[in-house]
Amino acid sequence: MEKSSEYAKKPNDVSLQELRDRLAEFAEVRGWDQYHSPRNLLLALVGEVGELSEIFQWKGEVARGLPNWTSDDKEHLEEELSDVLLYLVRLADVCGLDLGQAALTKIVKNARKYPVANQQKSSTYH
Ligand SMILES: Nc1ccn([C@H]2C[C@H](O)[C@@H](COP(=O)(O)OP(=O)(O)OP(=O)(O)O)O2)c(=O)n1
Repeated sequence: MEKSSEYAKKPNDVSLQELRDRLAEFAEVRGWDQYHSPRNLLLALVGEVGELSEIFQWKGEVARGLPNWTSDDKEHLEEELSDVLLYLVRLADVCGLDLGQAALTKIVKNARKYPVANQQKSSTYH
């Protein structure tokens, strides 16, 4: 049984594994698992990235922390960011990948590709 209010109140140490399991359950109990193919999830993900982009569209540069945004605007942003995250986590899951481990590995690769010493000497920002 789903306990959305209980999950909504959990503290900020949510793991990718928990999201993965919650999404699997969400799809399973609705009979939607069959539709959660890698391609469908990728398209859904791209659609949500589009919705996320719409929030920033035509606003010009936005200050960090979103100081002038209303709470409704911020809530909308939270929702669209979450949709992107959730489809991404689900996509990785149905592909049989460990997204958290993959991301940690990628951070290590990034650090090797962009060493701190080079960053300080170089005027190029990637
Ligand atoms: N087949 C589906 C449909 C939805 N979801 C979940 C993942 C997303 O977090 C959210 C997406 O729901 P909607 O398609 O209703 O998209 P929005 O919430 O963005 O609504 P709208 O497009 O009306 O703004 O629901 C899912 O897992 N599988």
